[in-house]
Amino acid sequence: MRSHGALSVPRQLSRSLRATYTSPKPCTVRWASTSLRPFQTHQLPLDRRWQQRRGQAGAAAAVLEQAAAPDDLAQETIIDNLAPEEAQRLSRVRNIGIAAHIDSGKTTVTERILYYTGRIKSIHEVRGKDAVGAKMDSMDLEREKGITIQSAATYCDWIKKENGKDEKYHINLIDTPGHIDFTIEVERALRVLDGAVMVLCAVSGVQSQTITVDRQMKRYNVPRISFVNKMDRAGANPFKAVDQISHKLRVPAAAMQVPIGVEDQFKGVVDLVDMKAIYSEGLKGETIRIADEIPPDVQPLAEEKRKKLIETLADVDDEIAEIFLDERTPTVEQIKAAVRRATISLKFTPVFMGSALADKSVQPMLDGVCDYLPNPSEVENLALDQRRKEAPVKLVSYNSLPFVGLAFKLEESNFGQLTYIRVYQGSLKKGNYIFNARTNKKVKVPRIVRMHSNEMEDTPEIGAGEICAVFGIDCASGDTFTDGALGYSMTSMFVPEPVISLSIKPKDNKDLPNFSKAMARFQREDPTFRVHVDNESQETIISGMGELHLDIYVERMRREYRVACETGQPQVAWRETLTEKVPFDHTLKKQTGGAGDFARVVGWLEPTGALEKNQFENEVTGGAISEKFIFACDKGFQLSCNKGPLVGHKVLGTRMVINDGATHMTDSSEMAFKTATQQAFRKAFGQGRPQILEPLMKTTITAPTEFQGAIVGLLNKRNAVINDTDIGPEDFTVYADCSLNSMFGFSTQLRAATQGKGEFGMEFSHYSPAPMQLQKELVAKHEKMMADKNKK
Ligand SMILES: Nc1nc2c(ncn2[C@@H]2O[C@H](COP(=O)(O)OP(=O)(O)OP(=O)(O)O)[C@@H](O)[C@H]2O)c(=O)[nH]1
Repeated sequence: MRSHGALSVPRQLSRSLRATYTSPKPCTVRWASTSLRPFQTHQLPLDRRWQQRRGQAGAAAAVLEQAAAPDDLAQETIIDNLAPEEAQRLSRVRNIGIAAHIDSGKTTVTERILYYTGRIKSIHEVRGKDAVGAKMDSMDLEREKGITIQSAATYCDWIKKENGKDEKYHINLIDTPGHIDFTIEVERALRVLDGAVMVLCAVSGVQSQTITVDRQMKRYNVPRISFVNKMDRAGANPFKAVDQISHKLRVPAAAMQVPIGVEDQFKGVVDLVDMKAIYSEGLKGETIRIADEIPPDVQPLAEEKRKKLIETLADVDDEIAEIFLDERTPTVEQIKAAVRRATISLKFTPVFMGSALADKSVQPMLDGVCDYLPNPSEVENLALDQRRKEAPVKLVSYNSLPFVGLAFKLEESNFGQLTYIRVYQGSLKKGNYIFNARTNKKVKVPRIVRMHSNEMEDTPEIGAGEICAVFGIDCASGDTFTDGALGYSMTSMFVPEPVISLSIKPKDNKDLPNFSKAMARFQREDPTFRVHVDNESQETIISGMGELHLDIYVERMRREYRVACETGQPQVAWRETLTEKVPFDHTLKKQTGGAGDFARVVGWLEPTGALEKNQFENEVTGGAISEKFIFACDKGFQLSCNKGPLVGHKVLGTRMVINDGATHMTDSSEMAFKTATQQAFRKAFGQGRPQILEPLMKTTITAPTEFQGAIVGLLNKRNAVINDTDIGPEDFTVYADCSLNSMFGFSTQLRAATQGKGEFGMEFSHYSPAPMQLQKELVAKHEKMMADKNKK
């Protein structure tokens, strides 16, 4: 739950542009207002502990009280009035993520950032000849495959020249994977970061996975700057990328620079705000030379693109709009301020360009991070106050306020569980006690570290607005921690449902203990990786986001736990549901000498209306079934939903209501009610016109325009629903809903149909009824399997 303050109310010049830009949520918060009520006029009910705290830290408590006030005091005013030193500290902090399509160069860019900020002493390439690998790809598997699997956190200090002075910015940075199968890593990073650098390839521009990353950034309202990488490649065209960001992603964008030289002659850039040439020199591009003189052959392009930058800003920013209408030229300061305002309020993305591999023009992008991405106090983060009916409260990144943090990622290390925490308010100190808002448990913080990829550096304290990792805390990913006095909790991140599963077992039974240990660890670390044992086949089934996701875990099991595994064929995670309401009146009665079994359950089974969580409702009046037995009925219902009657997959969108029943004095038991409910469920479900559902995937395919016919043909064969098509001068993009089941082997066929030039990305969208014929086949196959099993 967060949004960005709009610093001014935009008056758009271009209505059409505004209409096409679909920001996920409108900005809801306005910042600094001078007409705010003075502090003392707020009188909130305070609990006793709170009053004590107020006594100890009067000013800070008043701030929090203000922050929690329903009529919301603007944060900027708090900063102005109370703690200039806190405001100063925060203004120099940036929490950013690097996210992009596969292979666009995120890790290579991050390696340069670490080198130029002095965090690492030498540069190592992804799949480089020295076989060392990039710092942020610390896992052997990542280095071998040249892909990022886990997001990695680090921090560095960037010294930026401002008005002739050196200003130090502290940057917490997370490098995320590009492959959709590891999407949870991007989700949780974006949940806790204040801004992002979206990296694009100068040749390919916006690619299928860029569209997914864009969706994720919009989901968490994360402002971004864009970096067009690989300017050294043949066919590099940064302006195509700028155009595609505006049109395909519908985020108004403009180049902040133009290149000096192209492809292998690429030397540097012209900064369109200052109108100065920036050259990267030295062995590794570590020396930045700024020249007032722009090369004459670049001058006309620079002037044209500067005009375009101002025009685009005029469309999204009031102040520039006015200057533009008056036919005046905005000053450098006015342009910079407008870019910052528009970026932070999610109306614009400034586009930088360079080549990480060729060590060119990465530092100006780092300056852009400091200039245009928000500091922690400029992002509104909300928590829900449990003591006040979950009323939203603003968190203020002050060290002096009570602590609130979010555990966003868990990782097993040699020293125990490592919990990554974003501190939103207050500070986290080694040796202090903190409370888990979900479990209400108090835990001591034994050790705090700052992460530098797989290395860690101990620190006694972490301030508000920062990211750290903590040892020895037992919690789940997404848990909120507070100092105990505040009843706050924060919303967690979006966890997509796994869509693919396969059976797995160790080749050798002696490896079972290690196998179980690995499964437990992987599940704890990754909420999109699930494990369960199928009751009938007794097989262990793992589920995840795609074949690569599961393959990587099988491989990690072999490498990290020395367990070689056998796996079954990947299976789609089908779901079952019913479509009609069915009443039931079912009695379980068994008399086999001695105590018998008796339970009668009456009620109905019905669709919930949406394909959402299953629901159990107790409408029994007059005590026909006691509470204890109702609990057993609920359990029976949940068990039935875990394994549907049609093909043994999970049930979705089904409600069971029990409104009557009967109990026997001696023969009724919890077991009898549980079994009676399961039997009633099975019978009623079969009569409620049940259906098998299949996962539909939001699929994006990009390829050169000449292959459009071939790709549409491939999609038609798969009964895909084409939702939209974007045709550019050279390539086109198709947006379609495809059933996951029909997409097995698609990458090979796409490669064959497009001479290897097409690419696609998939993201789970929703469940939808599978074609009738397929449903029949699946049911027949399941029945045969059950019959074979019974024969044995
Ligand atoms: N020509 C050229 N190649 C580059 C540049 N930056 C990165 N590469 C190459 O592109 C490939 C992918 O780079 P990575 O940094 O691993 O990309 P990534 O986006 O982190 O990859 P994933 O995390 O696996 O999605 C590597 O072979 C890099 O050497 C660049 O500026 N120019």
